[in-house]
Amino acid sequence: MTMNEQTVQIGVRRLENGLDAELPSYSSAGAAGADLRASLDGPLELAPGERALVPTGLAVELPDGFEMQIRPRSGLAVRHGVTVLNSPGTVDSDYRGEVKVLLVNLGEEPVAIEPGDRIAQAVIAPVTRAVFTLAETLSDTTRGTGGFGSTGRR
Ligand SMILES: O=c1ccn([C@H]2C[C@H](O)[C@@H](COP(=O)(O)OP(=O)(O)OP(=O)(O)O)O2)c(=O)[nH]1
Ligand SMILES: [Mg+2]
Repeated sequence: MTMNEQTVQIGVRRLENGLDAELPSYSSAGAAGADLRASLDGPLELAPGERALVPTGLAVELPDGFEMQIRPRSGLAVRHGVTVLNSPGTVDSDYRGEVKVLLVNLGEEPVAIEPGDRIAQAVIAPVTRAVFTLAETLSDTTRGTGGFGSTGRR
């Protein structure tokens, strides 16, 4: 472990539909995301354009001040056009339900998700919460109200 590496401990519960489910796991020494696996009884076929909320069989207890982001795996995306529809999915620290992955098949062929397939990756990130306060005016800037490609125009 290097000096800057931080870890947090996250309790994971196996649910009834995930009694053999593997815990999320990092596939390399420096991986940012821990792979999440499909907890399924059999293959799940995703037709082109179809989406499915795929169970992981797991529930987690995130520490206060952290979230779990559910992100796509690039391999699935480049090979099959399968991605996470609501990417990055947000798992709140007070959520105790099953972690699920909303996959969508944006490819042109049906794709079969097999039990135990690594379908997404979970990145644990610190959360900054805001105190939103009503303001009459906002400070001036060079950008001002320009956005949505404004800096690319001449
Ligand atoms: O990809 C996801 C996204 C969400 N969730 C779970 C955990 C999260 O804490 C909860 C709510 O998610 P979100 O806030 O994105 O959904 P919402 O539509 O705002 O529902 P809610 O009203 O329950 O917050 O659903 C997942 O398991 N996977
Ligand atoms: Mg919400």
